[in-house]
Amino acid sequence: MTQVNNKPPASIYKQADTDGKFKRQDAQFRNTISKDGKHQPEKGRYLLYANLLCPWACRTLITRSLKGLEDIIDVSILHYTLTENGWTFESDTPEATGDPLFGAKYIKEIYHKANPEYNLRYTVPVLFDKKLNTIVNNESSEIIRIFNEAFDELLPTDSPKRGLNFYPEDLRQEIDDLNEWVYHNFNNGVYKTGFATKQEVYEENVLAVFESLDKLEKILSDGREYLVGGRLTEADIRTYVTAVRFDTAYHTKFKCNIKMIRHDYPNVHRWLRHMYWDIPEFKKCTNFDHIKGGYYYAVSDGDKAGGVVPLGPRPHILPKDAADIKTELLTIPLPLSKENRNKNIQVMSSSVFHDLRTPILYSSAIHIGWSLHKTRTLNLW
Ligand SMILES: N[C@@H](CCC(=O)N[C@@H](CS)C(=O)NCC(=O)O)C(=O)O
Repeated sequence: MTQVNNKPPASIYKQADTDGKFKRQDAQFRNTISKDGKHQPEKGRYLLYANLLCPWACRTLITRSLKGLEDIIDVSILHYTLTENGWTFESDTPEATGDPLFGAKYIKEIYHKANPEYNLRYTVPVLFDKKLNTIVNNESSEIIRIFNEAFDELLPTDSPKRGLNFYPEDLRQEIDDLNEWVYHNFNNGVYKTGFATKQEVYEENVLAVFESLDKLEKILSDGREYLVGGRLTEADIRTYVTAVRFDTAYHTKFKCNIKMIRHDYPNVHRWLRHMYWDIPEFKKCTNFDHIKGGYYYAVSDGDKAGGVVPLGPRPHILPKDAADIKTELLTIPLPLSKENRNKNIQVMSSSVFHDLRTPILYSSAIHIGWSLHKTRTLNLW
């Protein structure tokens, strides 16, 4: 039964309490899907409401895709704009699908289908049961477990995805241990940093974010491809969604700017690119336009003037083989502003800047950058 026991903040954009701290609200719909429960595994019965900016929604999308559930669980993608009424179903980006069930304008309406009294935050992701017209679950860490387990028998017997398990019995303890600090200090840590409204709260949290990155770097420094057990697990999925947003969004928008993954964490960077480039489901569920649009528009206290989207860093993610020192001219379409959507700009991309560790190379790179700056070519390393 959904508990509705406190009022939502006066403004949807107000994230921190008066002590300057951001405290994530506990999700209120916590049911599961099982053969002997009220929500049973059935093809076409469930719809996942998600958006592409949100790391929590993204981990459910990746798991759905990795488990081969695209034909079993439907998806509705919301727009990345957060209005006073919450996430909208506006569809002026190609990926946004609108609401196929009720033609709703806001996710809020979906919450009210499940419980007209609901008055807490209207978050994504939401897993909706079309048969019972209610929300099954709105907590992503539980939705990914549901996807991992509940629908296996509905997959074709010859599907290579049948039986895949991202939370295997023998690795559970190790995965749980890692999830625990990755969640508090990294996944949610960037939010606690970005939403802090007091200096000391910011400092405490930003340091914890970088301690967690240092820890990940150390774990991955033995050259391993996956975080736990030599195979892809939930731990990789949960860590990836924050790592892939780090340089492009959290570094700047959430003031997590002590270091960048691409320049300062070679092993995290290697692992991240392995996920993105080698496992198609990760790339498929990562959309940098929505990530950047979302963090710079949605998370700007509703202040449209604060919603200017920076063009860098470029590229949003480096290629896997960006190991040799090269500086190249890339033509990069400007992705977001309507006026510029059809224009191209030429940018200088020294995509391997992070490898230029010696002072000589460093200074020549700066020199190149500076010269370009003077000749009015945009220099977007
Ligand atoms: N516990 C939830 C958290 C989800 C969450 O906070 N989602 C954010 C987007 S990243 C949201 O919808 N925020 C809207 C709001 O707080 O008003 C989960 O992991 O599923």
